[in-house]
Amino acid sequence: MELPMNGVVLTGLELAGARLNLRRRHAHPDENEFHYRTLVEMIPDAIWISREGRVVYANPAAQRLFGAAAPEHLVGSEAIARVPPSCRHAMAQGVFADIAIAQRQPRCALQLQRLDGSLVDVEFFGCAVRFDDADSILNVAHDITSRRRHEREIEHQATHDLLTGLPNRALFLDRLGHAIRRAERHRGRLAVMFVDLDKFKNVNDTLGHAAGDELLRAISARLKLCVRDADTVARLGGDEFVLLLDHPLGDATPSTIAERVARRVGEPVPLFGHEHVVSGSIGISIYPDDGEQAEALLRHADIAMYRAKEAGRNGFRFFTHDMQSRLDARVAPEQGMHRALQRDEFVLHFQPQVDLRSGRIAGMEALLRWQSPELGLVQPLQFIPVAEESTLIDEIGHWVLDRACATLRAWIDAGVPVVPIAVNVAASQFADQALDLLVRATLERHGIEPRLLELELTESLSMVDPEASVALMHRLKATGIGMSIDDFGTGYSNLSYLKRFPVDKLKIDQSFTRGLACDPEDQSIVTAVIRMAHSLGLRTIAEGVETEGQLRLLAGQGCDEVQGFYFSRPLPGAAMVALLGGQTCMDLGPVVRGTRRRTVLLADDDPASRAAFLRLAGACGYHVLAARSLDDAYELLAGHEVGVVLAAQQPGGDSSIDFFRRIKHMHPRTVRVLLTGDTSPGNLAEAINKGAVFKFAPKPWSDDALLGVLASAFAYYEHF
Ligand SMILES: Nc1nc2c(ncn2[C@@H]2O[C@H](COP(=O)(O)O[C@H]3[C@@H](O)[C@H](n4cnc5c(=O)[nH]c(N)nc54)O[C@@H]3COP(=O)(O)O)[C@@H](O)[C@H]2O)c(=O)[nH]1
Repeated sequence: MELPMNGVVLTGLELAGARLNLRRRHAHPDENEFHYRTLVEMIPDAIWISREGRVVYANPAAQRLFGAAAPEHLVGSEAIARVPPSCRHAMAQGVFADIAIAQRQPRCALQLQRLDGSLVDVEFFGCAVRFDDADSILNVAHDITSRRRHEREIEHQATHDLLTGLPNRALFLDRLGHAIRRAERHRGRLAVMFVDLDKFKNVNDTLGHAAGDELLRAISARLKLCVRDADTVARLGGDEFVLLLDHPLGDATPSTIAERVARRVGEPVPLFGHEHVVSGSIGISIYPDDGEQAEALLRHADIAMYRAKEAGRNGFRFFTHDMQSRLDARVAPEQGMHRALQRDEFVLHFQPQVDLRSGRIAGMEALLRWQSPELGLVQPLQFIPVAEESTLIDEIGHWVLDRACATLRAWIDAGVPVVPIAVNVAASQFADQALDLLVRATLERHGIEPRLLELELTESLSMVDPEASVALMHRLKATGIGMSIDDFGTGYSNLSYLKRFPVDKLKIDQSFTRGLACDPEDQSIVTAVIRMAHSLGLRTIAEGVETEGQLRLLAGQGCDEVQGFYFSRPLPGAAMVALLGGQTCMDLGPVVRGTRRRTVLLADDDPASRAAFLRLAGACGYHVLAARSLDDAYELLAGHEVGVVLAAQQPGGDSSIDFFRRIKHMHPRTVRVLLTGDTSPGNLAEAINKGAVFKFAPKPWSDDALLGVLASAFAYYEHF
């Protein structure tokens, strides 16, 4: 047997790299034969020798490689049968032709066929040898199945998306490039379809990333069902998918496929026990009309997708060259805002909202500013409208909501006496039916009580789809937050819906406030809005209050709260903290001077309570009288026009009840408030029956609660 060897090294394919027809010079021929056979049979690589197309020898490794019962079972079989048809040409050309020409002993990677028909990857070497004194072919194969599997895995990872298993951007562009060349040759057409899920970020934010991943997997499976096997569905990243429709014709026009995609994407997806509905915005570009290069077609489909989003989402648009020009004009400011979000250049300012009865800061509105390194402090009217034209407003809106709650958390932790914060909600944010989940998740993330958050919704946005708005508002209300209708009076809302909106407040638009002092029509509108709100059980807040006159008129109409430069411009966080920490009430002097003075009388024999009450109510603009005894209280009532009287209930006695019974006859308009340590139903019922008490306040009291009681008692006094 003549085998290739160099006399020393005979491992694996190195055997195949040895020189041919070498013999050990000094050994006996039989001894050589024995050694060589032993070596060949021990070698882990498959070796078989063929002659005239038939196998004449196979070693045990070949038996294992081909799955034969014994090496002899391979002998006599057709050698080429072990090479699958797809590799025969390469083998014949690459291996035998080379050997015949140059004795170069090349290697090649190919697949061999096992006896059971399965394929095995090998590195193959073949060359001409003398065997049994006849010209033969030596075949050596090294099993590289596991290496190839590993290589294929690496290749797959580099070209596919890990989460969905779909081709990634690189593979998509590669396939698109090939498809373009094919289409070029055959004058064909193809379509690129960009699919972006609407509001996908909300799913991650509200239901968590595991739910987001599940949704993406479900959508990718559905997209594959929308196209033919020859087409490609890829995921570019995030919630962006792209489809390559090769030669779309007949029933499969891009429009019909886009409709199919929109329908499939919109079917409910079960996510951890709940059905979730998403929609997709789709942009389409066509080869060759919209571009002749892969990158251009993809970019144009992306632009068209943005137009679909702007047009209200959940639809599709074909690219037009006009879209490109509009985009160019808009891209600069949009890019600036993108960067602003990334670089954290947005800041919130805060404007106090003042209770008109007590002067207390009852809330604050969070107002966005852009602290641009290049442009300085940019006001929202300069960038919010641009953001509203794109999806950026949603990201910005999320940022504002998150930052408002984070700010409250920081202030609470620092011991600042916080008040509810009002956040503006843009129309497109409100179009997202999962807004309630986002709000809930944000509150929870920062550990904020829902009563400390208010959403300002504009009248027009709530009317886009009134039924859906009502449903969403109820879900928002159920979270425990407050809600107001902003810019009230500027839209054309259907008033019958207003009573179905579970809002707490109407915010009178500043255009009406501006005209209050000089325009009778504005005055009538403000009066009507305040009356209507009150009759629906809603509070009112007027924005844009700048002058004493406006303040006095609003107070006279019974407006509940005001916001405007008269009290304070929007303030940076630190200044707002100082305002909240430094004083509980704003100066309502002109209101008090211009309207009736609010006189309150406290009858309490406890000097500490009297002193605390004088401080609290005095600081809020009330004219405060304090009596040590009920006899003193009668004297004071006789000498002043007292709107509200508070009397502390004595333990075990009902002298204060008797006091109230008497003054009910002597001063019927004066509102009576009982301060009591016994708030049991029995005691309160007796006080009502005997003393005609209007309200109760617990004693000891909390400042906020007592000021609230005072405000509503005076509202009653002034109304009747
Ligand atoms: N979607 C979001 N919109 C926002 C956000 N932050 C602000 N905005 C909206 O931008 C518009 C302009 O806001 P801004 O320049 O901050 O103006 C507010 C106040 O500064 C201004 N104001 C308050 N008092 C007075 C006053 O006495 N005079 C006067 N001329 N202007 C005053 O009014 C604006 C408050 O508006 P409103 O929200 O309607 O209460 C404005 O439409 C903002 O809504 C945001 O985060 N998201």
